[in-house]
Amino acid sequence: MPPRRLPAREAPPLPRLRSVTGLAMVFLALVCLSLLAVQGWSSYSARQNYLDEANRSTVNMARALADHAEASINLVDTMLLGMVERVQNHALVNDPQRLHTLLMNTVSRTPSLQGLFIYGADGRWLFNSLPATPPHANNADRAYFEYHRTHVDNKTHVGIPVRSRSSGVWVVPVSRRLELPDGSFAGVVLATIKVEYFKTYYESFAIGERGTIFLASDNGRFLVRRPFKEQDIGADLSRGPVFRLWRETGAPTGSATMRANIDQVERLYTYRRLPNYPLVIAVALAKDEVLARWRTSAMAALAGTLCLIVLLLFLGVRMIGQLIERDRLQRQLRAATTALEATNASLQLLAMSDGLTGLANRRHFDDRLQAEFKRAVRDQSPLALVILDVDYFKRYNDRHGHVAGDACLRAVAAAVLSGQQRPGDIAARFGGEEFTILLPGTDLAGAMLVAEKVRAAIAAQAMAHDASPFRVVSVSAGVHACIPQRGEYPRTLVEAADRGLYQAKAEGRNRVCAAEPSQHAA
Ligand SMILES: Nc1nc2c(ncn2[C@@H]2O[C@H](COP(=O)(O)OP(=O)(O)OP(=O)(O)O)[C@@H](O)[C@H]2O)c(=O)[nH]1
Repeated sequence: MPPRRLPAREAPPLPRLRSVTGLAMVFLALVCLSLLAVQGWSSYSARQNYLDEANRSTVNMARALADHAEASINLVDTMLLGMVERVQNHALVNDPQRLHTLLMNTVSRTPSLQGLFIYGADGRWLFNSLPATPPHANNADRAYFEYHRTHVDNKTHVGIPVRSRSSGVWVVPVSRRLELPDGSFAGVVLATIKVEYFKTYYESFAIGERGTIFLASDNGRFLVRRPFKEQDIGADLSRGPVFRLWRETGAPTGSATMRANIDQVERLYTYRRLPNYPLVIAVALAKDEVLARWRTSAMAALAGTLCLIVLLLFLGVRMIGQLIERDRLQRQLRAATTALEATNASLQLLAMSDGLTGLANRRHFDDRLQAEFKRAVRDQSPLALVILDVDYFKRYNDRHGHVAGDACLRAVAAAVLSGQQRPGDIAARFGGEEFTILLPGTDLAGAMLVAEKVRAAIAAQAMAHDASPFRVVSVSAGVHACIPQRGEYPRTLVEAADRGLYQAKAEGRNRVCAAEPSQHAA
C-alpha cells in the first residue's frame, strides 16, 4: 500500500460557458430588438407628426378658402342688392345710359367679375355691363333664370358655372330675383364671377401634384375644382368622400383621411361649409405626397439602424466566438494542468514509496522522522519508533530463491502496514529486510503493543521458512520511545530502537524488545 497521498489541489470550477454565451446572445438579440423598436417607434411618431401637420394645414387652408369664397360672393351679392334696389325703385331704369355706365364701371373695378346683367321676366337682356348687347339675346333657358322664376324668395342664388354667351369664358352665375310691387316675377339680376378668378387663387396653394381643392354646391355639384377640367363642372360628387363625411358628421367643418371616387387616391380631406351661402369648400392633400419626405427620412434612418445592427451582430458573433474559443482553451489548459498535477502526484508518490513493497521508502521515512522529531521537541510529546527485521532472511533467500524472498517481503510489508493505524503513523521499508514504524504521540507501552501486534500478525501468516528454527517466517523488533529534548537528534531514536532489535535478535529472535534491557518485553 502506498504512503498517504497528498490530496490533489481542486481547481475552481469554470463558469458554464453555455449559460455565458446564451446570455451574450440574449443580450445581443435584446440590443438589436431595442434598436429596431426605438427606430420603429420614432418613425411611427414622425409619421403621425407629418399627418397631423398636414391635417392642420388642410384645416387652415379650408378656412382661408372658405373666407375667400364667402368674401367674393358677398361682394357681388352686395352689388346685386344695390341693382335690385335701383331697378325695383325705377331709380335708374329711366336713364339706361347712366345705368349702363354704372354697370361697366363696377365690372371694370372688380377683377373677379365677368359681367353684370339685368333680364326681363321673359329672359330678354334689359341692361348689362357689356360694351354692346347682342341682338335677340335671351337667357330664359338658364337654370338660375328658371330657379328665380319658380322660387319666390329674395335669397342670392349661386349656380353651376356656365360658359358665358357674351365672352365664352366659364363663369359662376350669382343672381337675385326681381319682383313687381305685387310680388310677381319681374326678371333676374345676374353677376358672373370668372371661374378663372377662383382657379388662379386655388392654384396659389401648395398642395402637391395630387392634392385637390374644390368649391361645390351643398347638394353635391362641382363649381370649381383644382385640377381644373371642364368636364368636372356640374359633376355630381354627392357620393364622394367629402359629402359622405358631411352626411355622417353633420358638422359645418370636418377632416378625415379617405379615398376619392374620381381617382382612387387616398387623401387627407378637410371640408368647410360657407356660413351664408349653400356652398362647401374642400381641400385635400394626397397621403402619399404628405408622407413622401417622411418615407425618405424613415428609410435612411432604417438603413442606418440596420447597418448598426449588422455591425453589432458581426462584433457580437465574433465576441461570442472568442468566448467559446477562450473557454475551449481554458478547458484544454485545465485538462493539461490536471494531467500534469496527476503525473506530479504519481511521480511524487513514486519518489516517496518503495518499489517492492509500496511502503514509504527510506528517504520519505527520514523526512517524516525529522519533522515528527521537531514537532515532539516543540510539543514535548512522546515519539516512538519500531524497527523490525525478518529473521534468518538470508537463509530464506538461499532456500526459496530471491523471487520468493521478494514475495515474502511484500507479505511482511502488508503486516507492517497494519501497524500504521493513526493519521500521523508511518510504516516504511528501512532497507533490505528491515522495516520501521514511526509512531508520533505514542509512549513505549503503546509502541510495544503495536510492535507485538505486527510480529504476531506475521507469525500468524505462517509462511513456510524451512531454514528457520521456527519453521515459519518471523520478525524481531526493537522499540524505543522518548520525549525528545532540544539538542538531541533523530538518529538517537533510531540507534536506541536498533539496540532493542539487536537485543531481540540476541535473545533468540521472533520477539519484541525495548531499547533498555530493563524494559524489554518478550
Ligand atoms: N529477496 C530479497 N532479499 C533481500 C532483499 N534485501 C535484502 N535481502 C537479503 O536479506 C538478507 C539479509 O541477511 P542478513 O542481514 O545476514 O540477516 P538474516 O539472514 O536475516 O539473519 P538475521 O537478521 O540475523 O536473522 C541478505 O541475504 C540480503 O541479500 C530484497 O529486497 N529481496
